[in-house]
Parts: sequence; C-alpha cells; structure tokens
Amino acid sequence: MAFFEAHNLHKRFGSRVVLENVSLSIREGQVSGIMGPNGAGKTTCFHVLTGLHRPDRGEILLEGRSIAGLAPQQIARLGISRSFQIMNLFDDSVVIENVMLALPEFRARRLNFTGNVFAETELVDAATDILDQVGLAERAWDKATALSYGDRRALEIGVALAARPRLLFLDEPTSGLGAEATRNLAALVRRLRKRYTIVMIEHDMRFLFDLADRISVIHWGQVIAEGTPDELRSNKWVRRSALGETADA
Ligand SMILES: Nc1ncnc2c1ncn2[C@@H]1O[C@H](COP(=O)(O)OP(=O)(O)OP(=O)(O)O)[C@@H](O)[C@H]1O
Repeated sequence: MAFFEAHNLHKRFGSRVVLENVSLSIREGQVSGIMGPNGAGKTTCFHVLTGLHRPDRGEILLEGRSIAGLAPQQIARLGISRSFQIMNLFDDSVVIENVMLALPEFRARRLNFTGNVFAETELVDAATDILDQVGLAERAWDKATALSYGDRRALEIGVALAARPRLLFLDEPTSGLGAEATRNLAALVRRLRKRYTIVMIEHDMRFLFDLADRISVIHWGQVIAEGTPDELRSNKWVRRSALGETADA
C-alpha cells in the first residue's frame, strides 16, 4: 500500500477542466516532485490533495484511508501540511511567534497574543525545536521582517512543520530565491527528508532533479510522465519540452 495516493482526480472550474484523471503515488520517506508548464494544473492539484478544493471525482488515500473531501484542518490533523506560493507570515511578530501561533497546542490552549505567550515555556521549546530544524533557532527573537527572503522561506516551512506533519507539501519553494538562497534551501530539504515525506512543485529543474526520488510531469491537467530523475531525463516528452535539457545543465 502506498503511503499517499491519488486516483483519477478530476477538477473543473466552470467549463474549464483543470485536472483530468490525475493519479499519483507517494512513497513514505521520499521526496516526490511535480513539474510542468505554467497553468498545467500543479497548484490546483496541491489544493485538491490538501483539501483546499474538493475534487469533482477521484479518490485520495492516506495510508489507505480516504481523505478526499475532508476540510483542510482535518487533513492537517491527519499529518499533512503545506506551504503556499505566497508567503504567509506575520511580519510584525518575531520569528518564534510565527511558529508558536501555528502549533496545535497553542490553538488547543486557546491562547492569544494579548497574554504573555512567551511564559509558556513548553510552547517556546517546541517552536525552538522547529526553528532548529529549519536553521533559524538563532534568529528566533528577530522580527520576521528582518529575515532575508531565503530565511523567510525557511520560516514558512517551519510554520508548516509546526503542525508536525508526516507529509509536507511545498509549492514552488525556490520561487523568488537567488542562487545562494536556493542552495541553502536544497540543504534544508536534504535535512528535512530524513524526517518527513516531501512533495514539491518546482520550476527549477536542477533543484528538482537533484533532490527528488521520483517526479511526475503534469501537462494539460494530466500526468504525462512519471519516474526517477534519470528515467525522466531520457523521456522523450521531457527532452522535447526542454525541461530535461535544463535538468541536464
Ligand atoms: N479557482 C479557479 N477558478 C478558475 N480557474 C482556475 C482556478 N484556479 C486555477 N484555475 C485555472 O486552472 C489552470 C491551472 O492553474 P494552476 O495554478 O493549477 O496551474 P499551475 O500548473 O500551478 O501553474 P503555475 O506553474 O503558473 O503556478 C489555469 O488556467 C488557471 O487559470
């Protein structure tokens, strides 16, 4: 049984069919990539897999349990977390607050930031542990706005990790990052893959082909190729679309 599977997902907006028969299989402990041209349906696929959109048809299974149609919060509670293309941070807060706010135990205690949340040492410790995982423990008490763009991306991943997922979806994690920040992010993904199963949409082919165990190519709302980076490098369609040439570069 695959860890996470999607079978024959369909999604349309009005008369526009955006996903047509998409099937994916994610293995535990692996980094899986989703690539494809702009507008291919990749983000919509993420939205469907993480509950933001309900599929019109199809099945989504986490360890054999159907999760299609569950609300995003329910899916998150089952251990699936995600980052978004647009950063979603509280800029006026310090770095650690961003993570604390996303901790399930913060919500469970119905705390709010009008009280002294930093007196809650368990929460501070839990958030510090997550910041450590994403390499930001030393920036914990800086304002989120003081972080570089690359560090903000790492913090965003930290916020996603606050839900203590087993499966982490990253939507175009390198977008907007320069070469050095992209290298730092690759190092972060290499560390995280030891603890989490990761699925990422990515346009940066070198980044994706370096890190992913398996890659699915989505085009016209369909999975048109699937395999290891090596298998895909020799895939006719990938080569023809020039995506493979970038990956070889
Ligand atoms: N809520 C929506 N309502 C109507 N159309 C939508 C909606 N969301 C996405 N679409 C359309 O679905 C198509 C696929 O969009 P999607 O964002 O999933 O593609 P993508 O592969 O992630 O593209 P990109 O790489 O540019 O982010 C696009 O034509 C988009 O305009």
